[in-house]
Amino acid sequence: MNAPLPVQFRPAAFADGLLQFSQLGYRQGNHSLLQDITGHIPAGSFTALLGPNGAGKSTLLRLLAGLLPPTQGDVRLAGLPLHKMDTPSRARQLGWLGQFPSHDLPLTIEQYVLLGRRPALGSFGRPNPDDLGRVGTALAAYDISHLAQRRWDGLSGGERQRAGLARLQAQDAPIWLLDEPTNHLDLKHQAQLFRRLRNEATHGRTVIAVLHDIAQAARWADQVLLLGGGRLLAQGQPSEALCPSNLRLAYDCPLQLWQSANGHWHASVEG
Ligand SMILES: Nc1ncnc2c1ncn2[C@@H]1O[C@H](COP(=O)(O)OP(=O)(O)OP(=O)(O)O)[C@@H](O)[C@H]1O
Repeated sequence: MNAPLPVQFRPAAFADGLLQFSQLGYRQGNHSLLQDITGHIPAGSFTALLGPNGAGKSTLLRLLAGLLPPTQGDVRLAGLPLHKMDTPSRARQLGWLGQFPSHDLPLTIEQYVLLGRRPALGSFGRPNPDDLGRVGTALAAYDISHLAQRRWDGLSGGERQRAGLARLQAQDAPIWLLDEPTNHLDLKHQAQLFRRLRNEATHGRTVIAVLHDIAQAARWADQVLLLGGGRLLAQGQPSEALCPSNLRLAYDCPLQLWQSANGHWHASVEG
């Protein structure tokens, strides 16, 4: 499903940065989680946020989604400060898939995926056939149509993750922010997801995902932001930003990233 994007978010109009952030920082009490993060996310691109555990990837993603207010600098969406947008406007532009899906929702999967239509419907709107059609398409896209009437709390981890992805798809926001979206997915569904994220970006969606798999990031993403210790160590095309020296700096281990004859990327830790 690739509905036309709002005119103002078409890739050509924001190739230099649909989301722009400058001198971004976030502190929690005396603890600085992120410092001096300056960069941009082009419209219609697939961006991977990479780095070791605790580097600040989820914190940065939450700042870019407007879920956390920066304590330094700002995030601009199409030139406007994100923190000045009200929640309903933000929800129409930014689709969010967090790392920890809720465990105890008293909903069927169909009802849960229909929550994705809430930003478009408003508080009192009732779903119309188009909304229900989008839900059906999203359930089918993630192979969970057969689970539509099952309760959320009776699903496996991978089934829940696919339901979360289906909700994001049904929401159909022009920007997707996903925190470790391959969590709990088997290899087939991981491969399907990467193809889908690539395809969405190719058709104009702006996709930002926190990933741990640097080989998959190198294969599918247009650009990476490599974080370490709360700082941005590199931003750019994967083949350049993920050079051996940057990888060693970020991960503090002898990490190898290479491309085989078929063009696929591979990663391993030596020794
Ligand atoms: N509410 C908080 N209060 C204090 N420290 C926090 C808080 N939330 C996160 N942190 C710390 O901030 C740092 C960055 O956390 P964050 O979740 O952004 O890292 P991450 O790169 O996404 O890590 P992971 O790969 O392990 O998910 C970590 O050291 C974490 O312990």
